[in-house]
Amino acid sequence: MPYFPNSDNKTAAIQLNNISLTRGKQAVLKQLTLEIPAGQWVALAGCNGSGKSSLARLINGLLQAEQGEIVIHGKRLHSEHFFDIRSQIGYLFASPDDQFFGLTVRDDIAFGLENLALARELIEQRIEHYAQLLGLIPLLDRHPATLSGGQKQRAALAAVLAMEPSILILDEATSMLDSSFRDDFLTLLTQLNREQQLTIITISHDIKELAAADRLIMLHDGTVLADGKPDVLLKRQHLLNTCRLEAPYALQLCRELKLHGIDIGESLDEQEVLSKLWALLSSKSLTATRSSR
Ligand SMILES: Nc1ncnc2c1ncn2[C@@H]1O[C@H](COP(=O)(O)OP(=O)(O)OP(=O)(O)O)[C@@H](O)[C@H]1O
Repeated sequence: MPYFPNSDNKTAAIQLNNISLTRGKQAVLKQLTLEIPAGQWVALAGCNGSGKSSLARLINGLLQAEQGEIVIHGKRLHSEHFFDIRSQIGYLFASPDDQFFGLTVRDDIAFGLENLALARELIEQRIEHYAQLLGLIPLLDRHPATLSGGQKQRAALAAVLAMEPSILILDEATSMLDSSFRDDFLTLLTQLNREQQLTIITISHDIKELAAADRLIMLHDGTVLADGKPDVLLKRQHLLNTCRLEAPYALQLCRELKLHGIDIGESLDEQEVLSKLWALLSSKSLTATRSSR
């Protein structure tokens, strides 16, 4: 069975055509037009209230725009296909507490699969596979309420991934994970994206998470402020300022070194910065570089 039976790489996974959304009395999204190809990993950034979660909820059908059209894998979301389309979109919130239905982690992963009417044997295989992938085997028979915040988030993610969606939306979903699990989690997302062509949207204020995506869309006041490669946009200080993001550590280091007369260019990659510094030190040109200024 193909991993994502309803996706292909020729049709865009998500198209937003001229979307406007008002919440309360506020215009939250303003005539937004975007296309996300199947298999792309998009990070959404923006300061608080810029419209990121509203956009994610629109794509997942939890909200409906008053203007414009959303098309998922070539089909209009708000159509007779609504429930079929929604079943292909996995959505994980920042707070996992609202996402549990079962009395154990195992029941919880099984819940969505039973709704898909999958054979018992396949359900058991998926529980085993995704519990293994997310380090949940020892926790499978625990009540979700007894888990720590990070464990709950991993359990919620396992339940979402077990449904094998073609689009995965993570709305600040890694905020409760400790740094080691966050790194593992980014590695897992990279693997799912590269190997299974899973289309991913991650909403985050974390620079490492933003930098890991193929594409970064920065929202401001309900419009697209910037759309491009993370390693290009994350070097632009005015964009970082508008989105209230701290410059990546490697970039801060490069800029600090430049102030002290050591110009190794700009990079977001700590390893690359260290290698360049090491090369400079090894060639003994560091002293020369400094004294010549
Ligand atoms: N239920 C609601 N009723 C009225 N206004 C709302 C509602 N939910 C969100 N808003 C408003 O919509 C705007 C966009 O909110 P949204 O949650 O999409 O922003 P965000 O970029 O995800 O912010 P954050 O980084 O804080 O999560 C905000 O001004 C918010 O106050």
